[in-house]
Amino acid sequence: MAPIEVKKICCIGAGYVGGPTCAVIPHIQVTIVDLNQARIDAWNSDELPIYEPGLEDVVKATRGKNLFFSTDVDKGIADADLIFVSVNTPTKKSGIGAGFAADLKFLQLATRRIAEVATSSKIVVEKSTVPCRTADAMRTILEANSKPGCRFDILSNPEFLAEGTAIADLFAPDRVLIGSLQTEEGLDACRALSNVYSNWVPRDQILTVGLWSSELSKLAANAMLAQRISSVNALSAICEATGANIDEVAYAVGKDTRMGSKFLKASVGFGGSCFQKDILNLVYLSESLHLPEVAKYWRSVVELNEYQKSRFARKVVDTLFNTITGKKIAVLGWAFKKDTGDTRESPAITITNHFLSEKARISIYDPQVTESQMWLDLTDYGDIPAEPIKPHITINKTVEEACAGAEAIVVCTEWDEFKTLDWEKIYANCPRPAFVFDGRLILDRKKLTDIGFQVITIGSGDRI
Ligand SMILES: NC(=O)c1ccc[n+]([C@@H]2O[C@H](COP(=O)([O-])OP(=O)(O)OC[C@H]3O[C@@H](n4cnc5c(N)ncnc54)[C@H](O)[C@@H]3O)[C@@H](O)[C@H]2O)c1
Ligand SMILES: O=c1ccn([C@@H]2O[C@H](COP(=O)(O)OP(=O)(O)O[C@H]3O[C@H](CO)[C@@H](O)[C@H](O)[C@H]3O)[C@@H](O)[C@H]2O)c(=O)[nH]1
Repeated sequence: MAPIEVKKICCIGAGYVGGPTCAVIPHIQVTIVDLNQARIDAWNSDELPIYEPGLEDVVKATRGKNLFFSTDVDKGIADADLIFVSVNTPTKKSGIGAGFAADLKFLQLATRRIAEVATSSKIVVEKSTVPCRTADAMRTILEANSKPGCRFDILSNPEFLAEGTAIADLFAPDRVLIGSLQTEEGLDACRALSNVYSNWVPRDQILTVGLWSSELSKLAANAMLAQRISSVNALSAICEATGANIDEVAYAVGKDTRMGSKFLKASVGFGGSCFQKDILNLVYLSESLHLPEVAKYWRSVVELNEYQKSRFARKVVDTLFNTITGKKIAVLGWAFKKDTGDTRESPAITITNHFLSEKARISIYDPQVTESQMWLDLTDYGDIPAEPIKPHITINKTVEEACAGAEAIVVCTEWDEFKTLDWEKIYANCPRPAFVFDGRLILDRKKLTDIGFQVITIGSGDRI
């Protein structure tokens, strides 16, 4: 049989994954489709819907040439030989598995649409992060609805990009993972997708495995990355109680080549749309498989993360003489990490909610997050009334405004610009004692202490 050549790609879902992932594919025609008109309009404009370093240049270079954005989902599907399904798979909010299981309704709707619209054979690629064996359900939906002469081969091709470094990650990935059935047709489909990636990824970095291993590897990778952060955050609490310094401990531990130095930065806790969701997904999977001890182990990674966020918020209250009621607190950083405008599961939201429950006055600054997004987060997308919160919240355009008159400055996101602020000027405008809480270990503690600040850092005792 002649190898399948992919000439046209469709990607369903123009989000944080679909957009950047497809924008880096050279030569081959790629159409990214989405039901969200505003999102597609933004992708077709000068104001892209997401902030990601390097993304604008890549999109400008390819848009209208081999890269297209459209709301015409059916045409995108009909024209393509290969379809990436890159829709959101959030944690279920109600029903069986609520709070743990992945909500696969968007994935299933997209799959059903492919079956209904396709009049020729397609390779369907799971790009979304999904529970193990989701490809089975997709195959059942596709085969039950397909037209004569149409065959569907399903591949798993999880995405490992991290926000803030997505473009660099996509151009030079540590690995590309492709899972397929080990049948002749499955392996053919796998070769076709490998050939797409081999346009820019070295062959030996394209890993081909079985479908279920591929699906599980994505959950495993995120769980193990998050587990490192929870481990280092657990140690940070011990450091604070003993006078050890978590940066020094992490450095010493990470020097062991069996361990490696990455993902050992203590913090206010991990955020982002993936880690918590994917671990809870793994917890649910473990429970469904009657493996309660395994479920408990992974659940503890999320529980420790919750503990770290509330521990940090409590430390602010304790340090400000046990009350922050009516006091101005500056929250620096709202995004879940630097170099992104994404706020999903951002620790800054949880920490601010703690401050709100203590009736503090909170001033927020973030260089990339819009005011409207902050209000969506503060009201849990309309579930919490805004009126009672409004008198307690100010959103500022500059750090200086946010910090003026603040009794505590709380760094929640590790934006580089916070390292080089005019801290002397900020200090001059703060009441005494002036407290800085460094939740990301990015500030020069000695310099700030010399200026006069009382600096409280995650993972280190009072001594410097
Ligand atoms: N965000 C990340 O950094 C990241 C990294 C790796 C993997 N993932 C995974 O990739 C998937 C997508 O994540 P994301 O962050 O891009 O989500 P997102 O919410 O930013 O984008 C998903 C898009 O899919 C669209 N969509 C939903 N159903 C649709 C349908 N039936 N037809 C057409 N469009 C539809 C939505 O309108 C939305 O624009 C998730 O499973 C996530 O876990 C995310
Ligand atoms: O040492 C560290 C590293 C990260 N973080 C925090 O952990 C969260 C997640 O960071 P990161 O993993 O860099 O960003 P994500 O975009 O969430 O990427 C993760 O989630 C994606 C979605 O599944 C995967 O594709 C990526 O491989 C995986 O790194 C952020 O709040 C970070 O501030 C720490 O606190 N300490």
